[in-house]
Amino acid sequence: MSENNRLRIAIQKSGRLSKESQKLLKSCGVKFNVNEQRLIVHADNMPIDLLRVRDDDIPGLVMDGVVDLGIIGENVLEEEQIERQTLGKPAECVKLRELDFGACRLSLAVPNEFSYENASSLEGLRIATSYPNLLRRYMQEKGINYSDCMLKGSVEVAPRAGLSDGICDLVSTGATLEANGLYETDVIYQSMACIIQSAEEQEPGKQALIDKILSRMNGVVRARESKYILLHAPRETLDQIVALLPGAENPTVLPLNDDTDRVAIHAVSTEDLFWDTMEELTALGASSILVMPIEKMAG
Ligand SMILES: Nc1ncnc2c1ncn2[C@@H]1O[C@H](COP(=O)(O)OP(=O)(O)OP(=O)(O)O)[C@@H](O)[C@H]1O
Ligand SMILES: O=P(O)(O)OC[C@H]1O[C@H](OP(=O)(O)OP(=O)(O)O)[C@H](O)[C@@H]1O
Ligand SMILES: [Mg+2]
Repeated sequence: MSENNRLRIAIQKSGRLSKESQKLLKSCGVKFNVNEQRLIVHADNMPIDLLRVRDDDIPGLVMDGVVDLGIIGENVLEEEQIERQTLGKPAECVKLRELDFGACRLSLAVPNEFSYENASSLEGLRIATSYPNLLRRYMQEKGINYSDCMLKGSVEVAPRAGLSDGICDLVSTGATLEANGLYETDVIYQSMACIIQSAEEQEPGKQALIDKILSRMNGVVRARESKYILLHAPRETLDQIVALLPGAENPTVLPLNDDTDRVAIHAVSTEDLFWDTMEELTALGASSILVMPIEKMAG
C-alpha cells in the first residue's frame, strides 16, 4: 500500500471514547504513540493513520469518504445521519459492528418539581438539547408539540438557568441529572460506541486491511466478554455444573489423577461468572474454581 493510500481511522481526540478507542486499536495489534498536540498519528507497524478529531466530526468525515473508518457513539452517528438526510447531503456509511464501551442513553428529563404523567405532559415545553434531530423524530412519533433550545454543552443546567423547561441529553449513571435536580422521563435512544466504514468501494489492499482489523476487533471484543473457567467437579453433578456455566456449551472434561469420582472441567464462558453462580457451583460439590480473563481469541 503506497504512502498516500494508508488506511485512515478517525477517533475522538479527547473525551469519553478516546482512551477506549486507542486501547481497542492497540489490542488489535496497531502500534502507535499519541502526541497530545498532533492531529494525525502514524501507526509504526501498519499502513494506518489515526485522525484525532471532535466526535461530532467523525460521521461526516466517514460519510464524505475523507477517512475510511471511524469509531463513534451511535447517538452521534444517528443524529448526523438524520441531519444529512434532511439537508440532502451524503449520509451513507456501513456500521461494521457495535463495540463494548460508550454505553449511554439519550433521555428526556424534567425538574423534580415538574409533574409528569406520560409523554403528553411534555406538550408545549421548551427542551434544551444537543440532539435536535433525534429529539424531533421522537416528538413527531409521539405527536407532541415542543420548541427546542440548542445547546452544545451544559445542557443539564438549562432549566435552572431559565433557558428551558426540560432537557434531552445523554445519561449513563444518572448522577448528572440528580446533581441538577432533574429526573428522567423518556428514554429516546440507547447507544453504544460502534465502528463505521465509508460506503465507498475500497481498493482491494485497503479492504483487506479493514477486514483484518475488523476480524481482530471481533476477537478482542469476544475475548473481553469471555472468561476461562477451570474447576474440579464430582462426576455425579457434572451435568448440573456445566448447565450453570454461562454460554459454555462444550467444556473439556478431563480425568483427575487418583480420583475416579471427580473430573476437571475447562470451559470458555461467554459471560463473567458472578459470585452467586460460584456459590451454586460450590454447593454442587465443585472445588478449585478459577475464573481467568482471556487476552486474545481467534477462529
Ligand atoms: N456518561 C456517559 N457514559 C458513557 N458514554 C457516554 C457518556 N456520555 C457520553 N458518552 C458517549 O461518549 C460520546 C462522547 O462523549 P463526550 O462527552 O466525550 O463528547 P463531547 O463532549 O461531545 O466531545 P467532543 O469534544 O469530542 O465533541 C458520546 O457521544 C456518547 O456516545
Ligand atoms: O449519567 P451520568 O453518568 O452522570 O453521565 C451523563 C453525563 O455524561 C456526559 O457528559 P460528560 O461527563 O462526558 O461531559 P461533557 O459535559 O463534556 O459532555 C453527558 O453529556 C452527561 O452530562
Ligand atoms: Mg462532541
